[in-house]
Amino acid sequence: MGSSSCEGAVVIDGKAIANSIHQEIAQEVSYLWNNYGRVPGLAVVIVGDRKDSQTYVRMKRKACTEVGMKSISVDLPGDASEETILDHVMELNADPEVHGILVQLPLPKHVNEERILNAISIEKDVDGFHPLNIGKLCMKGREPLFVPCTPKGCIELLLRMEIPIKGKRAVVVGRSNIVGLPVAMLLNKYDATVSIVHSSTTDCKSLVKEADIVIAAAGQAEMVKGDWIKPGAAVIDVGTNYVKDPTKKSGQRLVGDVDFTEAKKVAGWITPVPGGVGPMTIAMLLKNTLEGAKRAFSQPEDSNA
Ligand SMILES: Nc1nc2c(c(=O)[nH]1)N[C@@H](CN(C=O)c1ccc(C(=O)N[C@@H](CCC(=O)O)C(=O)O)cc1)CN2
Repeated sequence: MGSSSCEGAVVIDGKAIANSIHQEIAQEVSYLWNNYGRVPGLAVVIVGDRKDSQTYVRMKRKACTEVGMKSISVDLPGDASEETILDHVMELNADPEVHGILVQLPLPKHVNEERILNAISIEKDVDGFHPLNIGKLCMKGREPLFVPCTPKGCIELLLRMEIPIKGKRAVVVGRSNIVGLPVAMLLNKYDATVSIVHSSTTDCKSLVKEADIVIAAAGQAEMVKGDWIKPGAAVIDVGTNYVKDPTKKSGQRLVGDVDFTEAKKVAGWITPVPGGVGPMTIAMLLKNTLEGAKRAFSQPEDSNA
């Protein structure tokens, strides 16, 4: 389970791996209900009606109820003020039935994203974007309460596929706050030797070609070509780019940041898009919420304990 290979690389089935994680989580939720009479609660806040964000939020809420967690929805209009969003975050911070708070990104342009993310209680920061959680991710010997979901999903795929990380050369393509930077920090915690390449890097190709592990998170459709890949490398594709495709009913098709057809011939392992890292993002969100709830349930001062 979790992979297939006809020719070339082993294709990592992120959807199957995510499904088995959902089952593991559902069992733990049921244990919590039977022993504590409580279930983890996840609040997902969305501001505006971006189609992609609506889709991701729907998927998160559905997954949350499917594993037996409580889903709390806050849907705000696109012109909601920063103060209104902050008021909702404060209310969720104080709610003992909420163990995880996620504000879907990106937020509308008039909202100061940093101010909103900083307001989320670090104990409920299931996205792991609070500066204290990110700061600890960057420090030796410090453990954040939560690790961002997509980076955590990338590592979980490597671990479950038994792909070695320690002592390996890893190259992260892209340096976003959501994926590139935290995944680089996480790989470093797992003792890989990590480089980050970005828009100002002069020769991305030759750096990527040295990597045993490639994490492609540049946000550019099929940017990483087959001849960039070292034979046998593990290629984890985080990209979600919609490209025009007149053969599809919708007129578009989802592709990653890696040229899958080419790279599959060279790599040792590769994730597809869709069906690779995307489903793991949601599985890790559930995992973070479960961890947050377990921490809360084990605290004597927790008002519902
Ligand atoms: N607050 C956050 N906002 C955003 C995050 C995040 O981690 N926290 N990440 C991204 C988008 N994202 C989750 O929100 C996300 C992206 C993709 C998928 C996914 O399962 N994709 C499927 C394909 C779905 C489709 O057909 O469109 C796949 O790859 O198989 C899940 C979550 C931005 N915002």
